[in-house]
Amino acid sequence: MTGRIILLNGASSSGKTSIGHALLPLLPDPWFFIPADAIGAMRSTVHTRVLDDAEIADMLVRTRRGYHRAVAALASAGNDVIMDYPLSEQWRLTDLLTTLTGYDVTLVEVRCSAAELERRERARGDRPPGLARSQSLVYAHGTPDIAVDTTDTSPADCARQIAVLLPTVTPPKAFDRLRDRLLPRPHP
Ligand SMILES: Nc1ncnc2c1ncn2[C@@H]1O[C@H](COP(=O)(O)OP(=O)(O)OP(=O)(O)O)[C@@H](O)[C@H]1O
Repeated sequence: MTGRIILLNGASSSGKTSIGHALLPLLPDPWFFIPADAIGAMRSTVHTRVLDDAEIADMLVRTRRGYHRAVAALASAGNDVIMDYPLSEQWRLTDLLTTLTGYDVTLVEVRCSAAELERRERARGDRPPGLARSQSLVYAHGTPDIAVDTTDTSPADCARQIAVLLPTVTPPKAFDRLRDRLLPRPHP
C-alpha cells in the first residue's frame, strides 16, 4: 500500500513551512514533512569551480526532479509525506503529475494577499524581493482539494482546517483532474 501525499502549494512567504510544522501533530498517523528547501539544504555550497548560469539552472532542475522522485520513493514504501513546494513553473507540475501517477495526492492551496506576502517577505529578509509576487501569479492550477488563506489566519488554525478537511476529500482529486487536463492520454 502506497503512502498518502499532501502537497502544500503556494507562493513564497504564504506560510507553507509554518503550516507543515503545525500539521504534523494534528494527524492521526506518523507523517514525514519534507519541504523542497530541505533537499536543497543538503547540497554542497562550496565547490572547486564556479558554475555558470546555465549550470546553476540545470542543477536546480535536477534538484527539483530529484525531490519529486524522493517523495515518490518514500510513499512507494508506504510512508505518508507532506510536501512544501510552490508549483511556480509549469514543468514542476507536469513532472509531478507523471512521477506521482497512482499515488493518493491531496493538493492544498495556501493563499495569502499580495500586500501581506510583500510585508512578510520584507520582514524575513531572506528571500529575494519580489519572489512572492512573481510566484503568486502562477501558483494556482484550477480547483485544489483544500484551500486555506493565511492572510488573517494563523498557521495553527490553517493546519487545523486541513486536518479536519483531509478525510472528507473524495476522488477524483485535483491531481487526477489536472492529469486528465494536462498530460497526453496513453494510446490504447
Ligand atoms: N499565517 C501567518 N500569519 C502571519 N505570519 C505568517 C503566517 N504564516 C507564515 N508567516 C510568516 O511568514 C514568513 C514565511 O513563512 P513560511 O516560511 O512558513 O512561508 P513559506 O510559504 O514556506 O515560504 P518559502 O516558500 O519562501 O519557504 C515567516 O516569517 C512566518 O513566520
